[in-house]
Amino acid sequence: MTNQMITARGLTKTFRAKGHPVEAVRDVDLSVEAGELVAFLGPNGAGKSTTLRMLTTLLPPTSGEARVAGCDIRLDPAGVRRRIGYVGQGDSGGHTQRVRDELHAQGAFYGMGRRETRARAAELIESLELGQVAGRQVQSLSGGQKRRLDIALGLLHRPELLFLDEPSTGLDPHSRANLWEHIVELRRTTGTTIFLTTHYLDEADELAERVMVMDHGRVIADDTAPALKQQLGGDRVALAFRSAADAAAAASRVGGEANGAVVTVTAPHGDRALPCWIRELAEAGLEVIAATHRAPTLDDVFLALTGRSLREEGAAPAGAAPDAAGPAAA
Ligand SMILES: Nc1ncnc2c1ncn2[C@@H]1O[C@H](COP(=O)(O)OP(=O)(O)OP(=O)(O)O)[C@@H](O)[C@H]1O
Repeated sequence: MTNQMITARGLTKTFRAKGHPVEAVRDVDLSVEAGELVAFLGPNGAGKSTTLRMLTTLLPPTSGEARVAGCDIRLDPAGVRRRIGYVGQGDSGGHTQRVRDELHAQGAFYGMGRRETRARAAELIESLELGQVAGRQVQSLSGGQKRRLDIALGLLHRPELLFLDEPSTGLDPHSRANLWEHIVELRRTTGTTIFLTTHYLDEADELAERVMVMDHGRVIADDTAPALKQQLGGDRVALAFRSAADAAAAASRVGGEANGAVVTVTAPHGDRALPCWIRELAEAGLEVIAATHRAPTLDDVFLALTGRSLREEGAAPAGAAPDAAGPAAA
């Protein structure tokens, strides 16, 4: 039997804003097994934080039910809170408290003994590489150091399950990569289940074992990143021609879609198909002047599901796929 860390059925949250209902989360079912690292992905306003806030008992659902770390969120919210760690979007900046003292205060908050708290704080300071700043005021830390402190605070009472709401937002690429190294290492060494939200497709793709995509309050995809990408039917190939007329003629031959003088095609082994297409098209008098090939991304998955690009934060129409930027010179 699998050990479920989170199960939710029909989870729904409707807010009222200026007298109108806002359906932030609609009938969400989800399950996370113990030890999994799951990324919750979606554009601004998709309902990710609201879902997290319901699962962490910060917000009561309008309807639906969930069990988190073995406790019912409605019947035993205190039990849920004891067993989980939660790091929200707000940062820990502005505190004059020193890093080590902040961790000690958190231990007292959880009712941990002094000796246990000190030992645990020292352990986390070391594993999250906060040793050099442990005596500094929180307000003097860099963005990456603050996020690592937030995570240490969330882990102090050794929760079985850690929720992180956009842990890497606002960090520079180096700090993001560093933070992720710590998250992955923590998971590896402690087996803590991690459920996090992110806007970054590359993070979810590379590092999460499972990706849940949310849009307009619903979970619209839930699988491993490779499986989600495989469902798209293959690689993206773009071919550029001298004219739109050539592109239109070529599109019908290769089964692609013309957009101006560029044709985009989806094919299982696009890299192998590309030289054949170039040859065939040349024989038909259609010269390919540039070509690109790339593997599908999670953004392609989102685009296929919603007609919008997540990279553009929902702003780009379906036609403006990354391919349409035009291929590089062959
Ligand atoms: N307290 C509230 N009152 C009214 N509407 C709210 C409230 N909290 C959230 N919403 C709305 O619910 C929807 C979902 O918001 P939520 O913060 O869960 O999205 P999100 O996916 O976490 O977005 P982001 O990535 O920007 O954090 C949005 O339309 C938001 O404006």
